[in-house]
Amino acid sequence: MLAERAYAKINLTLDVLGRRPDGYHEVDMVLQTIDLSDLIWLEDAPSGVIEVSSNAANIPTDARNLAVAAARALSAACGLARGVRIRIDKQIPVAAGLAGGSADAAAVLRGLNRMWQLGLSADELAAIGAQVGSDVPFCVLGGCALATGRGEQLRKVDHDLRAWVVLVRPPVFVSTAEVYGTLTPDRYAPAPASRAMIPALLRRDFDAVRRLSVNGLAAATLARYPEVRQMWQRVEQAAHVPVQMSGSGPTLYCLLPARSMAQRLYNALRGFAREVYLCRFVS
Ligand SMILES: C[C@](O)(CO)[C@H](O)COP(=O)(O)OP(=O)(O)OC[C@H]1O[C@@H](n2ccc(N)nc2=O)[C@H](O)[C@@H]1O
Ligand SMILES: Nc1ncnc2c1ncn2[C@@H]1O[C@H](COP(=O)(O)OP(=O)(O)OP(=O)(O)O)[C@@H](O)[C@H]1O
Repeated sequence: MLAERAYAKINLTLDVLGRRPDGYHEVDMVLQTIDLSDLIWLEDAPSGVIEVSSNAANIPTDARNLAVAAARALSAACGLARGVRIRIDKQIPVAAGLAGGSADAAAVLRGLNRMWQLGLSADELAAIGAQVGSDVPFCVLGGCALATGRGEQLRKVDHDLRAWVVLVRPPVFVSTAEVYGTLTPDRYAPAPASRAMIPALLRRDFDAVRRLSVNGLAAATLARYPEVRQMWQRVEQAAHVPVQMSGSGPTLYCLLPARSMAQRLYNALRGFAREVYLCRFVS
């Protein structure tokens, strides 16, 4: 039996540059790991079958589960046909823009690489992860990175800015495919915000990082889900600091420079939102 942590991410930036012939969108985004995580347990299954179970009732327990898809992709890439029992202790909210499923998939890749003694490098695992989902390669590497292409091309951003993150998850489930599907060319960014965001991270300029955070999917999500728009306004009024959305949403976040400030905001938001989380950057 082996355990592996699966960390969530937030998008510090997300710029959509255009639509590709393969139906995906060309993106430019700065992704940051945060210390909100699922715990993945892996155990050999003599049956030879890949099985998954979870404390969360709202995720699939068949081949549609990204953890199963990852185990299958890894087996196929290595020409193996081994079984594994995967248990997902879920803490990351589902369909929330925090890459929960992708994080689980990445943890399965890292964990099975150890358990099956495959000796694959992180880059090799990330390439297999790209077959499972666009966010999986980043989740394999973790930390902070610039992600381009459809999100699978990564360049590490080695910063040591410490920041606290207060997350609020409005009570709706958002489909990533649907949000990308409603994007119109007027939402495409002429120049990616990562160009200014990365230097700001490297010089540990907290105020600039917070000011520069953007999300090119936010307008599409807000237009489609009025609950998210409403929550955004309420959080803005309570926080007195900029609010941003992660991924395709609906999770909103505020960045704070100190734990005491983050704790105060967390307490305030708990007054009107059911799902609030207090976390920090993980490097
Ligand atoms: C919104 C983000 O989470 C931001 O980090 C990612 O861009 C989405 O990553 P993901 O959920 O791993 O996405 P995938 O599972 O690869 O794709 C789901 C669907 O989103 C759309 N999609 C995704 C990524 C991308 N660069 N362009 C897209 O248009 C496609 O319709 C795709 O069918
Ligand atoms: N292991 C998993 N954990 C969570 N959701 C999963 C998992 N496997 C499959 N799914 C399905 O994937 C969909 C997206 O869930 P997920 O939590 O990964 O969304 P997300 O955080 O918005 O992802 P992303 O930020 O990568 O777009 C849900 O409909 C869910 O049923």
